[in-house]
Amino acid sequence: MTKNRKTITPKPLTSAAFSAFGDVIEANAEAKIIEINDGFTQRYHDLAKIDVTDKTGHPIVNIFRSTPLAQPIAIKMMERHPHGSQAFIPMGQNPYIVVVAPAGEFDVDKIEIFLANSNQGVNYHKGTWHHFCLALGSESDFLVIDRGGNGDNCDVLELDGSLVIAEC
Ligand SMILES: NC(=O)N[C@@H](O)C(=O)O
Ligand code: NI
Repeated sequence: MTKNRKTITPKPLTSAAFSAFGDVIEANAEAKIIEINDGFTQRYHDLAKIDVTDKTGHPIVNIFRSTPLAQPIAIKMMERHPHGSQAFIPMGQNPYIVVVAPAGEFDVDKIEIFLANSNQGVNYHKGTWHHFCLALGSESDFLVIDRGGNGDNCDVLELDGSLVIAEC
């Protein structure tokens, strides 16, 4: 039986639109800017809630080297980290796609899809449902800050792939 395929066009990533899911990490006017280093540096201060100490967890810093999936991308999984936040900060110049749904009971109808530019990082708040990292263009490195420690910190859901991301 053919699935009733639904295509969603990613929308631009903004702090306001993403606020239900986490933080957008970017140097913009909304951030608190502190002049430091004799005025030679602008500090965009305290941009994301790194929340990784549940169950004696600790922060870890990683690099994820992601290979783009063939487009159009069908959403076949979502995952969440019940004990910690997870931040992705692009290290290159490629855009990428962010697929999220609110924490709590998963609802496929509440999936939202964003197109992020290379100047924007995202920090998924604890429990936010998300797809794994979706690079665009070419192999892309992301600096990832998330939780190290005991306990199972990754719940994974399989989806039927009927939700498809419009090519971008
Ligand atoms: N599993 C893992 O380390 N990464 C995922 O959590 C992800 O969001 O990419
Ligand atoms: Ni994750």
